[in-house]
Amino acid sequence: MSNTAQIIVNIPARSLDKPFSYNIPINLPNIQVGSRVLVPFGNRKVEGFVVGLADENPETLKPILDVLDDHPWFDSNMLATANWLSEYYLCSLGEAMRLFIPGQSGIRTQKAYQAPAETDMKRVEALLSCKPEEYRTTLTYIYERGLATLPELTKLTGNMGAIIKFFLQHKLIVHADTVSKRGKANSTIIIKLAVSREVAEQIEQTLPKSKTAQRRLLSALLDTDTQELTAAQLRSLSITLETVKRLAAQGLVTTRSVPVFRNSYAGSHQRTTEVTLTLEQSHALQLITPAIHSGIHRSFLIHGVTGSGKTLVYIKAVAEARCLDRQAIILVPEIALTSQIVARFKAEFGDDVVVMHSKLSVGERHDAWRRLQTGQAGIVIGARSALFAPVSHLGLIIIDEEHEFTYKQEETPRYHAREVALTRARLSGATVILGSATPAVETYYQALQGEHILIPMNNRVDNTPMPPVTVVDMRQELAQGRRSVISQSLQDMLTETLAKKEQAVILLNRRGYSTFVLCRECGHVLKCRHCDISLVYHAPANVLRCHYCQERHTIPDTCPKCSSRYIRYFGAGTQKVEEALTALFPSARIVRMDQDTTGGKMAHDRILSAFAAGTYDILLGTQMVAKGHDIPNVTAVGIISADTALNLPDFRAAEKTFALLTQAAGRAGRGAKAGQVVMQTYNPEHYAVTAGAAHNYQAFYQEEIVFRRQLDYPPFSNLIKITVQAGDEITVHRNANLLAIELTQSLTKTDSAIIGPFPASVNKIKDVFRVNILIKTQGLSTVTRQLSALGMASRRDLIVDIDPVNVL
Ligand SMILES: Nc1ncnc2c1ncn2[C@@H]1O[C@H](COP(=O)(O)OP(=O)(O)OP(=O)(O)O)[C@@H](O)[C@H]1O
Ligand SMILES: [Zn+2]
Repeated sequence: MSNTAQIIVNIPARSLDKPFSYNIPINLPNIQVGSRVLVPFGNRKVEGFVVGLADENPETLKPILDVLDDHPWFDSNMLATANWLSEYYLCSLGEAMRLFIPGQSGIRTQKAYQAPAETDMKRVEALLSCKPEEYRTTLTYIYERGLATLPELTKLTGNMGAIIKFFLQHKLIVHADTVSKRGKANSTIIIKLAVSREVAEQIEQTLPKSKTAQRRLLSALLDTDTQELTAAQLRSLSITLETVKRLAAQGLVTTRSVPVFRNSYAGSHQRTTEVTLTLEQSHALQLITPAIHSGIHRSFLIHGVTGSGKTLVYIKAVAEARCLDRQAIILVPEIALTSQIVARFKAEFGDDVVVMHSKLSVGERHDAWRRLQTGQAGIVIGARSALFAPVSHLGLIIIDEEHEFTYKQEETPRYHAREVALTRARLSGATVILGSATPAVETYYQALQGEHILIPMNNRVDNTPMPPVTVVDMRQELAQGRRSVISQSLQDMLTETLAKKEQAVILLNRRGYSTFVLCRECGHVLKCRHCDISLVYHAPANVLRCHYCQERHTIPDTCPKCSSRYIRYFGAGTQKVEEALTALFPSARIVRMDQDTTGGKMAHDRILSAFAAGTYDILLGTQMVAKGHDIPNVTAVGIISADTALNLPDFRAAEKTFALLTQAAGRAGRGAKAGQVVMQTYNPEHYAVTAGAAHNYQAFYQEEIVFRRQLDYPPFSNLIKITVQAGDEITVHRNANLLAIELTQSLTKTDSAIIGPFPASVNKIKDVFRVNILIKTQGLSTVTRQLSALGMASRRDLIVDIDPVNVL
C-alpha cells in the first residue's frame, strides 16, 4: 500500500502548478487517486486533490488531515479531462480541477484565533494599558473561550480589524482557522428490527407496562413489511430517538444513516403525450442511436433549421442513453433564456433531471452533483459549467445552439465547452450531439471534413413554411425623407399583426461598444485599406483606427464613396426605439428586455413567460429576444438594424450577424399561423444579410469560408490572444512591444504569424491598460508548449486566451 500522496492544492495561484507530497496516515486508509482531502499548507489548512500515490519517505512529510468524501470525487476520465484542459488552455492543473468542484472548493474556512502557547501576562497588561477598553474585552473573550471565530468577535465591536491586527502583531493571539466540509449531504436514520419477528413479538408482550414507548416502537416495526422505519415515520408516531437508543442497547434494533439530498427542482413527472416523429427526426435518430449503443465515441452535428424539432431528437437520444443506464449532460447557452427546453426535459424525465442553475446555493449544487455521482439522477441540464458534473457513466453530451459564444468562458481557465465536451466524451466513449440552425463556421467545416457526422434537418415540423423576409434598404427610406428608425414596411407589418391580435418581436442588436462610422446616403462604412475591417471611432483622440493593423485615419468631412455630408456615428438605443413604437402604437402593450430591464437573472424568464402568456403585444430588446423561444402566437419579427454586428472590427462579424438574423427570423410563424419578418439594413447586398433573409446557411457558408481561407482565419488556423496589462500606458506599450519581439524570435519555426500589438477594444479596465497581441498559427500545440516554456502562462501581467471568441 502506498504511504504518500501527490496532491494539488486548491489555491488559485498559478505559481503552485505542481503537486506536493504528503504522508498518508494509517487512520485514513481509503485515500485514492481522485480523493479530495484536507492538508496543512503553510500555516493554513486547505483542500487538496490527490493526483498520484507513491512509496516515499513519509517521515519527512506532513500528514494528510482528513478525507472530504467517502469515494474519490474525480474518476479517471474527469482527471484526464482536467489534465487535457490544463495543457490545451495553458492553465494550472489546480485551476482546471477546480472546475469540477461545485463552488470551486469543498471546504469552508472560517477565520479564528486563539491564545499563543505561552503568554506573559505582565507584557499583556503593559500593551493593553494604553489601549481603549474594547481591546481588553476582546482579548479576555478569546482567552476565556480558548478559541474565537471572526464573526463571533465582530459582534463584540465594530473596530475588530484594527484590534486583531494589533494582537497578531504583538503575538497576543495566533491564527487558528476552523475548517468544515462544505455541502455535506443531510442525512436521516433508518431503524431496523435486529431480531426475528417471533422474538420481537415475545419481547413486546413481556415488556413492563411502564415501557409504553418501547412497546409502541416494537409494534410499529412489526407492522411494517420490511421491519424498517424512517426518522420521519418515527416523528409522526411521536417516538423519540431516546427510545430507539434504549432498544438498540438491548440489541433489538439497529440504526443506519442514509444521505438525503435537497432537491430544489423536485416536481411532478408527467410524460408528454407521444408524438409521431417527423421523417427527419427519425432519420436523425437512426444515425445517433447505434452510436450511443456502441459505447464508442462519435460526434454528430444536427444542422436543423429553426423550428425543425431538434429538441425532440435530444429527448429521444437521452432516453436511449438512460435505457443503457448511461448518463447525459445537456448544455444550453444560458439557463435563464431556456426555461422551455428545461421544462420539456422535466416533463419527460421528472426527477431523473438535475438542473444546474446560478440561483442554486453551493449546498444545493453539491447535492445535485452528489445525486449524479451516486446514480440517483441521470441527466444534468445547465450552462457550460454543467460539463464538469461528476457523472461516472457518461453516455451522451448534447450542446444545443452550439454556435453561441457563451460556451466560451471569459475568465481563467478560458475553455470552450464544445472542445472540452468532445474531449470528455472521447475519454468516456460517449456520444456528442451538437445542434444548431446556424452552426459555427469551424464546426460546420469540421463536419464537412468528416470529424462530425452531419445530420441536416431542412424542414420545419408539419412542413410549416419558413417566414418570408422583407429586406428594407434604409438608404432609400432616407432618400424618401423618412428619418424614423421604424421603416414604413415595419410599421405596416406591426399594424397588421396587432389588428390580428398576434404578437411581434423587435430586435435591436445594439450590443457592442464604440460606434462605427457610416454614410447615411450610400450606406458606405469606413474600413481599413489593409484589413477589410471597419474602422473604430476613438473619441478622446477624435480619430478612426484599425484595430488590426493600427493605421490611423482622420475623419473625412464627406463620404469617400459618394461625397455626401451625411456621415454619422451609428447607434440608436432600445429606449429610443421604444419611444418611437409607443408614438406609433399608443395602445399596444410593449415590454422591453435588455440589460437595463433584466437586472435579476430570472427577470428574463419572467418577461418571456409573461410575453408567451399574451400579457404583451410587442417584445422589444437586444439579442436576448432573438433566441430559443417557441411561441406559437408570434407571427412577426422586426429587425431594426441588421448591420450593427456586421460593422464590428472582428473577423467573425459576418458570422455573428448571419446567426443573429437567422435566429431572430426563426422566431416567427412557428405554430399554425404564418409568420413574416422585416429586416432593416444599410447593407442589403451583404452576403450575411441576403443569406439571413433567405434562411440559407449554405449560401452564407460558401462565401464565408472563402474569406476565412484567403486570410488564414479559423478554421484554417488557430488564434491565440495574449493580453498585456499594466497600470500605465507607457509600460503597457513597452512590455507589449518587447513581448512581440520575443514571440517573433521564439516562434520563427512554428508556422505562425504575429499580429499587433494593438490596444484592446476596451483598452482600460479599472485603471489597468490592456494591449493585445494575436498569434495566428498552424501549429497550436507547439506554440502553446513554447509559451509555457517561456513562462507566459504564469506571468501575472498576461492573459493567454487560446481560441479566443473575442479577438478585440
Ligand atoms: N414530431 C413532432 N410532432 C409535432 N410537433 C413537434 C414534433 N417535433 C417537434 N414539435 C414541435 O415543433 C416546435 C419546434 O420544435 P423545437 O423547439 O424543438 O425546434 P428547434 O429545432 O429546437 O428550433 P430552434 O433552433 O429555433 O430552437 C415545438 O413546438 C415542438 O413541440
Ligand atoms: Zn488595418
